[in-house]
Amino acid sequence: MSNIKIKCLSHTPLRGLNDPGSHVVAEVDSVIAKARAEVEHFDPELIVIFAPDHYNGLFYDLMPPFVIATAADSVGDYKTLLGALSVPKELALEMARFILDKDLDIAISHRLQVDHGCTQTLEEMTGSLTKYPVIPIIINSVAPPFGPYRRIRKLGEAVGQFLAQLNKRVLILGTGGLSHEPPVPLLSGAPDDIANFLIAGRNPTPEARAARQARTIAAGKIYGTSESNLTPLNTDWDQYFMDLLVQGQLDEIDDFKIEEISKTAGRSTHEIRTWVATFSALAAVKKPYSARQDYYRPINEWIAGYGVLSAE
Ligand SMILES: O=C(O)CCC(=O)/C=C/C=C(\O)C(=O)O
Ligand SMILES: [Fe+2]
Repeated sequence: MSNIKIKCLSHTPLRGLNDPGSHVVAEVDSVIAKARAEVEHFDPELIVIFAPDHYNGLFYDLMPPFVIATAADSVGDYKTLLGALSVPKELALEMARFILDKDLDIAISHRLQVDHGCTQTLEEMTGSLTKYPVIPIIINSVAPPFGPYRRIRKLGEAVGQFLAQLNKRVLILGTGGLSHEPPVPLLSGAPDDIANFLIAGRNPTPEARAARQARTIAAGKIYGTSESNLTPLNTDWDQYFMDLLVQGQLDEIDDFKIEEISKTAGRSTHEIRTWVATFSALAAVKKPYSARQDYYRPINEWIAGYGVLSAE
């Protein structure tokens, strides 16, 4: 039987680009340092990371609900490291076969580009893209339409069942959320240039990437004020959701209403799908699990309801 520990963390493109006050940065730094020390002590033999993509690796020319990578390269956006992750190819393929055998249609990529939505948390938890073998599983959380939350639970359960039989120390990471709405464009109603980008905008020029980054920084400067037309953070919703996970009430997530969450907590709140998969994987192996909330703070400068949960 494997020994499985999990951590779910928010991420933000604006770390180091539009920081809150230094006491908040120091507080988050210390939460992350503690989490990283726990990871080092656990010394995982394998990491599985459930992550979103923000139109860097996955586009509407072929947008899978879930994809497992047997090889992955970081695009190095928003101050993250550039380069290859250490993905154990055969094990990733075995996991994909196992998931397919559970009647879940997961896509496979033998060369996936991943962005800060995957690598920021990996770097924060391990200091590197390559320190431990890592299997990235990207869950579409940004490009509607989305499948129901109950499918994410099933995906997580299948991954948990696969990991249980490996007899390894496994760390599962979920990254993204909580409530937030950064300026990620929508395909519906988009002008041609934006639509073309969302459909097939891989490998943008440095100028195009810089323009995207500048737009996000500008949005962060006014987020949560009356000048911003983006859905603001919702601390009540964040706490409600984290409590469900910590208390093991995962059944309630099956009924989550996608449109309602977008309206009340922001369109990118659906990155919590990665947390749902992570906790579902653990619950498939250990019930009841033991979970705790390590941190929460709404941080407008980072466009993030910023939370950290751990469980085992
Ligand atoms: O860079 C872009 O084109 C759009 C902005 C973007 O990708 C923002 C990402 C934001 C997050 O990762 C987030 O807030 O979770
Ligand atoms: Fe994100």
